[in-house]
Amino acid sequence: MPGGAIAVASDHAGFDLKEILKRDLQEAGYDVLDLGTNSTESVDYPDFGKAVGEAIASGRAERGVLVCGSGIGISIAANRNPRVRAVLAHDVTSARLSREHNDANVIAFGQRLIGVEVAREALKVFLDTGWAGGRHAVRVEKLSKG
Ligand SMILES: O=C(CO)[C@H](O)[C@H](O)[C@H](O)COP(=O)(O)O
Repeated sequence: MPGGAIAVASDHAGFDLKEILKRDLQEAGYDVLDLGTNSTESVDYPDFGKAVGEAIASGRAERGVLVCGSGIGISIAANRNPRVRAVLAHDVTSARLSREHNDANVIAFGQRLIGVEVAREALKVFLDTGWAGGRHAVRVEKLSKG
């Protein structure tokens, strides 16, 4: 369980799921940094992926949660920050492996593609799973080098 803040953000197409996940995080006792959006009014997903990336890179947040319609655009946006390792997860196993093997620090979901209960469980597993290190360490280091 991360001790630092969790940054959450979405575009309009991910707003409803972002709000559900945010509430789960708050109820679980996490310090949640909501970087928007704040309604279903149309906005541009790159702005929100970038905001979470900057929160991770600056240390304001230890982990990030992103939601857009498919999860694709917003995860691409976050991954443009070299300090971010964002995973687009459609299932619990991907969420777990992204932590164990990739030390992912951001998880993204597609509200239009994933069931709410799968997303809730995947987020829980993402936050509760540690990095395995070992043979994965050199690979994650290579990711950081670009
Ligand atoms: O899924 C997305 C990007 O990968 C976004 O959430 C948008 O939903 C997608 O680009 C579609 O845009 P729309 O204006 O909601 O139709």
